[in-house]
Amino acid sequence: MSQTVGGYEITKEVGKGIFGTVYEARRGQGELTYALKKLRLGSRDADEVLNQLKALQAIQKEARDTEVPILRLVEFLHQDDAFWLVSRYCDEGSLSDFLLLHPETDENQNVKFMMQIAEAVKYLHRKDIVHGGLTMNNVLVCSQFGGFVRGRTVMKYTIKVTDYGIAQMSAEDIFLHYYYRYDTPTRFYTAPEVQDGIYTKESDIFSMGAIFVALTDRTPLKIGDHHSIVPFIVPDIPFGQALNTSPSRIRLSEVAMQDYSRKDSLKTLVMSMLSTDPKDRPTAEAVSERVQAIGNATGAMAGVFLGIAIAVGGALMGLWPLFLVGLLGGLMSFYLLIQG
Ligand SMILES: Nc1ncnc2c1ncn2[C@@H]1O[C@H](COP(=O)(O)OP(=O)(O)OP(=O)(O)O)[C@@H](O)[C@H]1O
Repeated sequence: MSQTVGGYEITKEVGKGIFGTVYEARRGQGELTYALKKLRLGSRDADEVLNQLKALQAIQKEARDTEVPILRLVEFLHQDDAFWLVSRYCDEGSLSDFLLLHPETDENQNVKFMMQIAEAVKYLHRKDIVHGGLTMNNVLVCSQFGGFVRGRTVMKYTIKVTDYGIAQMSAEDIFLHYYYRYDTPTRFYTAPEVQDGIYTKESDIFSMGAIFVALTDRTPLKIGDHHSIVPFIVPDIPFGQALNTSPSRIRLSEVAMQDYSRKDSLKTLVMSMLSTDPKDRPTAEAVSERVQAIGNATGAMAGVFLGIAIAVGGALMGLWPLFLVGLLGGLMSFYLLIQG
């Protein structure tokens, strides 16, 4: 017999995290699919959680008008002594699942994902919300129809950062064990200072840097029954833990993002996000600005190559208007590139 919670019919269990269990659900005759997360709060006081959820909802209402890529609550339900968080169902699952299924994702797409993640963290920090558990698992991917190319359907992928502020809602016994558990990839994203019980906005920046490394390096690791993409140095030693024990011996720039030159602007940014001392890390606002600039430059570079290809094609075929379009497009992209 299927279970119904507040009018939502649960269709299947999607997975379990430390803070609760996620179910897929439907409501009425509608086509929409929802995700229902039943929170595991431990000994935490229900009234306190209720207040925190209301505060989160108020902030989300504001975010609705600004297209910030965070997953919003449709509503939350308090039933049978449990809190259920209702949100949109993201059909592609977590970013880690997505990358395992779509290994062909290109550098352009990587930078787009980075821009969206940085935008979400910038928004949360501006609202004084520390995420508290940023990993590839808390970044979900939603797909939507993106048009047709050569008769084939093309999907457009967008990111939704989820589970912000949830870690702080749980009881301390759950919270303290969260960051260094061996049965989830979380510890690979945990900042070094968290080992000393400190978690701040700067710790979120470290975790975001670790996500960026995982995105570029794509190292898969089997944890329990699941494969996950992790930012990885040598087998089984997470960045944060390694930096906490022997910061001077770890040269992250030599082991992470090896395909990027030492001076590459993306690599320089990510390495600063992974600084051992939280004070040396950039703010979310600065990360967002710099990733945006890198994205613009990547786009402009692609424009230069496309312009050259069109101009050469036009010249070879004697189609001079096409040559001119390619030449002008290429020059314009080049101008944007040197300006950026
Ligand atoms: N809105 C959603 N749409 C689709 N899948 C979701 C949604 N929210 C969570 N999931 C999936 O449900 C599973 C459990 O998620 P949950 O957030 O509870 O744990 P986690 O993030 O994997 O681990 P932890 O909470 O311990 O960090 C994950 O596989 C996640 O990708």
